[in-house]
Formats: sequence, structure tokens, C-alpha cells
Amino acid sequence: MEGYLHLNNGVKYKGDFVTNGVVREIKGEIVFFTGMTGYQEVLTDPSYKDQIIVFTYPLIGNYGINKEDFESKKPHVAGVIVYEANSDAYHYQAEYSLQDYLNKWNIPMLGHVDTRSIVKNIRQSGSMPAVITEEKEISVHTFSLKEDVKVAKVSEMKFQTYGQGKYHIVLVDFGKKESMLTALLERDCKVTVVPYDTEFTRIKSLQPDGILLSNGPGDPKELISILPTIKGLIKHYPTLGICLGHQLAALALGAETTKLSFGHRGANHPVMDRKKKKVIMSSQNHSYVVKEESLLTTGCEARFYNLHDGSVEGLSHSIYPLQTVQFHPEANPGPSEGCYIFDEFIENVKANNGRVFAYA
Ligand SMILES: NC(=O)CC[C@H](N)C(=O)O
Repeated sequence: MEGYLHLNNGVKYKGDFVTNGVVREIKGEIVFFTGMTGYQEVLTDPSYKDQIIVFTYPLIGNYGINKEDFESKKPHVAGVIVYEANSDAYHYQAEYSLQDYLNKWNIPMLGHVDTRSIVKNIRQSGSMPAVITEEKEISVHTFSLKEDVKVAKVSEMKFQTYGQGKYHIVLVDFGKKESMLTALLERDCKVTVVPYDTEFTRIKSLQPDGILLSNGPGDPKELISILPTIKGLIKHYPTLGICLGHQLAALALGAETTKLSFGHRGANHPVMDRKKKKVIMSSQNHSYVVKEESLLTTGCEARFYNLHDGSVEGLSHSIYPLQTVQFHPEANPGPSEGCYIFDEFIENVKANNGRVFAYA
């Protein structure tokens, strides 16, 4: 069945519904992901909540969906745009085809769309609201998206503890990826996952050795109300912030964030580590960045920066044992060259030896 993608700037693309069509319109912010593989991880990464994702690699779905690579229990994207979708699954681990998986969750996928043209358009106009529909013509051409706090939709609602390792890490869940939890469990940690709005005193009562501020969807400024808690955590415990967690740590310390025109989403973004004086290839998925000029009075330093556009990719702090990265050291999908960040975090946790410190 024919389907259409309407962009907020009035441009329209024709395609075919590869999934069972939509009865209602699907609205979302349109973004693109440039990795050749990794569609399963992207679909189930909660940071993509309610976005329409364009996969730029021209053949998607050929190795199906397996049991190993889920980043959460369900897909979070609003819709999927591809050039060619493979309806079969050629892999010994495959449990379903991509098509069956999306049908199961009622997520529309439009195929045979000119994805190159869409990406050129997004690169020019920026990521923007878009609609997937069966309708060729639509009456309204400017769509507004719901201004809700997306983190509240994807964060765990209950405390949950995993593993029995030596170091107790509290993972503040803004929409965590499973592989982030795995990275800690593999490093001798016991991890307590807590809802994103858990109060400082409640986290303190868990007697953590360190804190992980996870990735998550939306604009970090939607979470202004929890910045005092984050600042408190940073002042008391070795802390690692990843992606949204990095942005929130920066805001909590007084820095500013801004939105990139079309974000970074893919598996081969070069990042410079000023401390190690080396370049790593990284996995990325974000729209917002920390403004470097706003770091001046925060005690933070931009340890990492992006070699494509010079944007800030991670921070260190002059006093607190705080590390943050904008990229994804847990990878999945993408290269794991940045995974030493987890090792450095555990080193900080070990060096701190369970003390609760409080810097003025
Ligand atoms: N992966 C993430 O944590 C994304 C962070 C934030 N939602 C952004 O788009 O910049």
C-alpha cells in the first residue's frame, strides 16, 4: 500500500508501507542514523522515543531481529523510513524478521523512499516534525509535536538491583540502554537502577560507591527540576554521565546546552580525547550538546570533542571525580573503542573506596 512522509517544511516523499499500514497518522521528529547495521539496537534504544528514524544504509533488516541485541523491552521509535526492507531474516540467531517485529508493535515502516533525498533535506532544514500517513495530500503542513517529558515515559518506575559485584553503582535511569547495565555488571558491579526523579536522600540511603547518569530521550532542559539532585550526587560520589546524563551533569554545574541542527546518529563519529591524545571512533545518538563557552565557571573541561564539527563530546572536572561523555562508550551498535571510560569510572570508584565526600 502506498504511503507518504510529509515533512514540516512542506516536502513530501512517496513510499510503500512494508508493515501493515497505518490507520492513523504517525507524527514524530525526523532524524537519520548512518550506521550500516544496528537497526535492532536503534529501534529499542529509549533515547529515540517518539522519533521517526531514517536508516541511510540502503538495505535494512537482512539479519532479522534476535534475542541478544535488545536495548530495552520494546521499540520506542514512532516510525521507520528505509530504502529497501528485507522481509526475510538471514541469520542463525534471528527470531523474527524486522517487518514482523514492527508489525507486532504496530510501528509503521515505509520502504522504497528516497532516503538520500530526505537526509539532504534534513541536513539543510534541520531535524523537524514529520508525519507518516496513507494520505497523499494533507491539509495542515506545519505539525507541532507534544511537549511532554519523554524521560518520564521510559524511566523504570521501581528500584531494581542486578548482579552481586563488589562495587555498588546506582544507575539513575533516564531511559537506559541494556548494554550500559551490562558494561557495569562485567566490571564487578552490583547495580541498583532507580527512577529518574529519585531524591538525593533516597539514593544516599542505598550507600552507593558510584553513580551512573544514563542516556535518555528529549531536551535535557525538560529536567531542570532534578538538577539540584544531580549536583548533589556529583558532589558526593564518583559519577559517570553518558549522553543525556552528560548534558544533565553539565547543566547541574551551571553550563548551557543547545540543539544541533540535525544531530549525530551513527556508528563512526571520530572523537578526540585530549587527555590521551588519541582519536577514537564512537557510536552516537544525540541532538543536544553542551556549549563549550559556557563551561568557563563550572570547573569542567572539555576532554573530548567531535572531529566533524568541534562540538563538546565529554567533560572532566577539576575537583570532583566526574567523567562525562556525549558519545556511547557502551557502543551497541557501533565501535567499542571508547569503553575505557567505564574502566576509568571503576578506577575512580576504587580510589574513592566507598567514602561519601562533600565538596563545598
Ligand atoms: N542518547 C541520548 O542520551 C540522547 C540525549 C538527548 N536526548 C539528545 O538528543 O541529545
